[in-house]
Amino acid sequence: MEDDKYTTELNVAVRAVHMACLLCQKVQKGLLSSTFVDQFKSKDDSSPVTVADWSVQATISWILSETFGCDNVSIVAEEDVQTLSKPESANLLEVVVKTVNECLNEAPRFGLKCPAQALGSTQILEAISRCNSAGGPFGKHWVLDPVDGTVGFLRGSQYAVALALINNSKVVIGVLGCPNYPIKNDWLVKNQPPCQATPELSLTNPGMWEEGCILYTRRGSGEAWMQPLLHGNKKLIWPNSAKLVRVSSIEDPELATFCEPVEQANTNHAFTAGLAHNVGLRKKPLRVHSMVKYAAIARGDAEIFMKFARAGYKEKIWDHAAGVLLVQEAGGVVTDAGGRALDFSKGIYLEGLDRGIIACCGAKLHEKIIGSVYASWDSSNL
Ligand SMILES: Nc1ncnc2c1ncn2[C@@H]1O[C@H](COP(=O)(O)O)[C@@H](OP(=O)(O)O)[C@H]1O
Ligand SMILES: [Mg+2]
Repeated sequence: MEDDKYTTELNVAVRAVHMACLLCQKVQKGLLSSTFVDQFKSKDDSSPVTVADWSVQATISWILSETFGCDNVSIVAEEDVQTLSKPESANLLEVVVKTVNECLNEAPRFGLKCPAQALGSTQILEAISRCNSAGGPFGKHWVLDPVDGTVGFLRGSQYAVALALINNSKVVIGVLGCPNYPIKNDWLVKNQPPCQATPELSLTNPGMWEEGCILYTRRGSGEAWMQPLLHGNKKLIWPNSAKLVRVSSIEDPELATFCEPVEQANTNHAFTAGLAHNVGLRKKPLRVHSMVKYAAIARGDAEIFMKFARAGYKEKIWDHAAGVLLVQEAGGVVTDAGGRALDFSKGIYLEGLDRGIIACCGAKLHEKIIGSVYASWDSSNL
């Protein structure tokens, strides 16, 4: 039985993601101050990266390496140290070092070990670059997106800290920290922020910083759990008010809500609108940044998530691994647009992905959408 496996890994992963979520909340608050410019850079592909991305990667890398041993741990993660190592990034690096040390000092509160002494910049750069594993079909690989939906993070909207464990090509643990997603049912649907064209720092609802949740699951358990983020200086006492979550039981397309990325650059809104029409979905799409969309399906707040990236874009495993397992274990179905399982065995990319990704609360809605993709595809420009 896979049920009893990975207990230690899951336990450590949830605690580490919890710490990372609080780190992100703190950095997000700091972004409002005048130091903002020092905490945000553009990557070569002009996507943004912030102090939070590097700090979370360093923190989680350090915790996993300390717990399981540097030589035993393979981590596939989004960030590298190229930008951060440049002489002109000295200030940024200083902020990252401070942020990571402040976060790791709190480790005992979360039942984890903190460093014997503060980590220096070399150790922190090492921790970030240790996450350069290429993954692959054999063995265990941790998969980390330190801040998924950086654009949402910069807008004070939704973002996620995503950590998964793959063993011999299968995702076996999924942990999704959603610092701006309160536990309350329906919250996401009722609080959809207005769409903004460019990243900017305008917090949708600063009061919600104190809220947030972490979802986690283990392959084969048939269960997905949700814990609230801790407030103040409380100690994490496992299982920290965890409750089971389950996908929605809605099967009628007219009653179903579908989620998709906010950015038109990341998915084809026109194609999904056509698809939605053909399937009989009547509600407005719920546009949400990051893997919080998977969390919404796993929690039963929405029924469908669809993403159709432009031709040629290769989806990365860290953008999906944790979310896919959560939806599946909570009772849902996730495949590519051809109805095939996503393949996490080929390194950092989801190789062979057929057109797009479709996650549904149940098989009936899923079949309808897959059928409609075939019918709609020829008339689309994708
Ligand atoms: N051109 C593109 N097409 C599809 N996805 C893209 C993309 N460029 C970036 N992405 C991915 O989409 C993620 C954001 O998801 P969403 O659009 O659903 O909020 C980004 O994660 P990061 O923010 O971690 O880089 C990135 O990995
Ligand atoms: Mg991402």
